[in-house]
Amino acid sequence: MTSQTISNNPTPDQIRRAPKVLLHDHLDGGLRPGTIVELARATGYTRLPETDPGKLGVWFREAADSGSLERYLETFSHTVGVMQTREALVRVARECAEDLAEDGVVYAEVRYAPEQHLEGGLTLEEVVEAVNEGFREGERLARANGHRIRVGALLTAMRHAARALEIAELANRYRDLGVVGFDIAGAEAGFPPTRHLDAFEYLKRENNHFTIHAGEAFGLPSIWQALQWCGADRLGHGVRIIDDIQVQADGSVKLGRLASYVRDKRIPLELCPSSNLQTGAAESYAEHPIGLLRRLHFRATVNTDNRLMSGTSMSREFEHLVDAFGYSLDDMQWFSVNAMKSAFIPFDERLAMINDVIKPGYAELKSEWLFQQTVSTSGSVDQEG
Ligand SMILES: O=c1[nH]cnc2c1ncn2[C@H]1C[C@H](O)[C@@H](CO)O1
Ligand SMILES: [Zn+2]
Repeated sequence: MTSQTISNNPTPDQIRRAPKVLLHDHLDGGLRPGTIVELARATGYTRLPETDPGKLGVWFREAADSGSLERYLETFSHTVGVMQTREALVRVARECAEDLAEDGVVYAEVRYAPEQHLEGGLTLEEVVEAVNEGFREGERLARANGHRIRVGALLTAMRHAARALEIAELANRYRDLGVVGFDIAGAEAGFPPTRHLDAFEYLKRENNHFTIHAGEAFGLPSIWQALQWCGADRLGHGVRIIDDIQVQADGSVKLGRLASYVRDKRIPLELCPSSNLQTGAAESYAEHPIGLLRRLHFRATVNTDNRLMSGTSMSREFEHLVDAFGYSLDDMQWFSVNAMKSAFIPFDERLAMINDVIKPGYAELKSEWLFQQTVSTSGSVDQEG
């Protein structure tokens, strides 16, 4: 007799092969340490804290492990520092697409702030074109290696600066040319999203899409502003929505008005578990609000935020969640479909990704057990009676 005795939890290898969708990943937070060292040498950047790639990778993880978003963000001076030339941007973007594809990501929206890459004399347009070129090269190389991936860019404006409208206009100009939307990032406390209302209103008039980092280092007021004043399509993190959800002693759950709105309107939450542990937004994977948010059927998605600073990947994020919550391939599919539904590309493309790439990918993985030869079929059956 054959039965499904195999554990319901996916193995690390299955997690890696499962089609994954990534909505929240920073280009300047995902460089390979070896690339940083080489680019520093090539561009004359002398401020790296370590020049051995292994040690540099550890340095980023430890420095980002600070418990504060502000100190976490300080580590970006070194990655941004080596991303000031066209060649560097093309390379970093190409490697980003290749690394994500290698990890089983089939669709990614990768963000960066063009205004941070002008120190070498590039224009905003040259920055965007270099990154787009890198993504296209990375997609081609990935395909040559047997991986299919599509990467769209999100242009980020820094919330402490005053260039949001200009960057929103840039995002609009490069729409359908590799840029799929807009974002604001940077320190949250003291820099509410309403500072950049003009940019959001402009994008809405243009029927364009945007997400806002909100509810990461600052709580409900930031989420409320992002949604009700700025009109964000998605929330970058949004993890602090948990502050508006009460779990009673008997296990029943009560949602406040804002949490209800977020769930009822299917507002996508770009959750980034490892990053939250480092900035102090969550205590442990097991205590991360994603467990409850998934149970309550919020539009929750799983993301990396900064692969370098967190020493992570999409697969690793899922490995942590499988360990913490016992997630199955069905849960992984649920998160992946949620993310694909929430992407900023056209509806027909999202649907085709879900029906023709994601679901068949999970179906194949889920049916593997049927073909595993765990029982010997070569012996004879005892005949009785
Ligand atoms: O998790 C984050 N919260 C707020 N800002 C962030 C986070 N991760 C990266 N950033 C900032 C630093 C980068 O230089 C910038 C653009 O990617 O976005
Ligand atoms: Zn982020």
